[in-house]
Amino acid sequence: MKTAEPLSDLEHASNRTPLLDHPAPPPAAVKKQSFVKVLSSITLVSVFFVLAFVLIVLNQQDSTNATANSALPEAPVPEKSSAQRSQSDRLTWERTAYHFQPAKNFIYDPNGPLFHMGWYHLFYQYNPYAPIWGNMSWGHAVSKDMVNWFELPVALTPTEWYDFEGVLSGSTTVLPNGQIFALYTGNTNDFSQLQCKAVPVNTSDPLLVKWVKYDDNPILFTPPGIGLTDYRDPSTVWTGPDGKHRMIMGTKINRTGLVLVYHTTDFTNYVMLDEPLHSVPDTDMWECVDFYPVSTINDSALDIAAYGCDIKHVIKESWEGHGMDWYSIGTYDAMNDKWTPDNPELDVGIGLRVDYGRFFASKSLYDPLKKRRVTWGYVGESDSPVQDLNRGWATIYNVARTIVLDRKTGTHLLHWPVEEIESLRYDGREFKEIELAPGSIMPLDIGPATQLDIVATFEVEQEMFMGKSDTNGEYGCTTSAGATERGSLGPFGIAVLADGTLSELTPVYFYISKKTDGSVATHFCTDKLRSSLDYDGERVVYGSTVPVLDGEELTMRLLVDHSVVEGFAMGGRTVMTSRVYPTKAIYEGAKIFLFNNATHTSVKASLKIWQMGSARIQPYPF
Ligand SMILES: OC[C@H]1O[C@@](CO)(OC[C@@]2(O[C@H]3O[C@H](CO)[C@@H](O)[C@H](O)[C@H]3O)O[C@H](CO)[C@@H](O)[C@@H]2O)[C@@H](O)[C@@H]1O
Repeated sequence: MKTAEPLSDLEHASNRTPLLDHPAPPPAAVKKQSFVKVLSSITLVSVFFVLAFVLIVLNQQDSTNATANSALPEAPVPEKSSAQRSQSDRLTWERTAYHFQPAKNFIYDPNGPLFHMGWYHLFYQYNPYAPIWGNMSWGHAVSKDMVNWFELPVALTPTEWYDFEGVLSGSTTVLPNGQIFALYTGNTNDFSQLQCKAVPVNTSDPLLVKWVKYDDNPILFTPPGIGLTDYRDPSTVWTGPDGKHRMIMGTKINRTGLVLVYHTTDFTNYVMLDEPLHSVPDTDMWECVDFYPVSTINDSALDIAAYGCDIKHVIKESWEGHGMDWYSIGTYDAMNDKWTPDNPELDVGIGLRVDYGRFFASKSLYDPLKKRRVTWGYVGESDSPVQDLNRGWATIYNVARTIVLDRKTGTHLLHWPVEEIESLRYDGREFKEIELAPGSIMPLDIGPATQLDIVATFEVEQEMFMGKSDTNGEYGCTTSAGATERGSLGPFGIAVLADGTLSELTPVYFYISKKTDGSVATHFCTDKLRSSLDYDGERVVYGSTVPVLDGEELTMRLLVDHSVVEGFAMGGRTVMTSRVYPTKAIYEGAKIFLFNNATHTSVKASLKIWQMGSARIQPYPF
């Protein structure tokens, strides 16, 4: 067992970081344990055990205190320092290495992913001319593995009166006979939203390079009672058990968000049903609605048309202007085209979010090759828009995530990075059963720390917990003061993209709160309050609760890739994506730390950490 160094000598509650003011000898870093290597030096082992013994004693002394000192400096407003890198270095570093982003300019909603002749196709809202929203077109990229991508020529651009102000979001459909078509929203020359159709010129081209718009566009005009700018993002078309083909679209009436249902017999003419599939008051405009079945009996994903017993249906909507994707699990009655949530308290837009950080406009694909459902959303920038211009690019996509029903809770979906991303892992290191006393922090000696895949398990002293009387049932990540707000049972977790002095850090952590009735809630949070010494428009704490069932250990996975950190708790029950813009914790200045800032509870952490290689994203070599 290894023991973290208690930082009882750390000062806090000062605007300057204690570590900067009082440069203490560097804490003993945990030595790396290669999976294949063993320690060869007996001397090293002896020194280690002596040190470990001293640290255990220190920790024990420390945890007998009523409240150990904070592991993390509390200063919320950092100062500039000479260790900060130049702006140009920083902007270069911010470009991600294994998240999808084109070479330059601006991407937005994922559109119409499809699988065709061995290739995954991703279309996306794209401004080919500038790193800001505008000239919305359908960019196009293909991949064999959802990790490495070839960029193709832009598939659809604004050329006609009905899409002059943008070829907006939509979907593609692959019919059983091999026919393929796209439905998209045209933003007209007077900014009304109409629905349009396009088809690939040659479906025997595996790359589907050329697309052509339908001669009789637009195929749908705004129905009466719907605002001209509240009518967009048509879905994939699917066939119900009655043989009728359906398409859905999101809209709003007053502040009620809803899903319109259309029937079609020829995939070009669509007739709207009188009743919506579902609506929820006060949830405003539903953008980019997604609708798909999930199995209640296994993790095999289902094609959009699947229907019957052992199947639930999910509605996902993107709340206009809020930047949040919401989902709800329920039952679809195809005969009446009605959907009902399993739990009205977890209805669309008021219950569960796909991701509690920066993530929006997601769109899923049923992958017939691997029989899984995969989703992408866009992860926008959160620093100054001026930096978008300076970087020459803006917005990235999350690593593709599989979606399955969490059959243990029955209430949540599990969103998890596709297995292919693991092909980029190398130099794996393992840290076993690291004891973290209350108020302790420990650097992990892993070498470079800007492209990582981290899998961690935390064991909490339960007896300690049950004995404590403090209750903080009102706790919430987003209303808390972040990782410096301390309770008996949290926060504890991993600080990524931290510099050696902790003047910049992004802690991702669990916090367990106890309610007055004795029940317990586990929170999964990301503290962005001190991620950057520079401006961040989102100097906030993200997060939400995550269900932890009896007997389950607390687990998290983090994907760190330069300016993005994706966090997955409990196998993907709660997920959070953050953009971060450190000024010092970059290049070789980036480190990671394990910490336990709880006041009374010790935590044991075990981790596997891999370096991550870079994905290949390049123009297709025609
Ligand atoms: O790219 C259009 C698609 O994006 C979606 C969801 O992300 O709608 C976003 C929306 O707003 C954008 O355009 C605004 C300018 O009109 C701009 O101010 C805003 O920052 C952008 O997000 O795009 C449409 C059309 O402009 C507007 O109604 C939306 O609020 C998706 O619904 C669109 O298909």
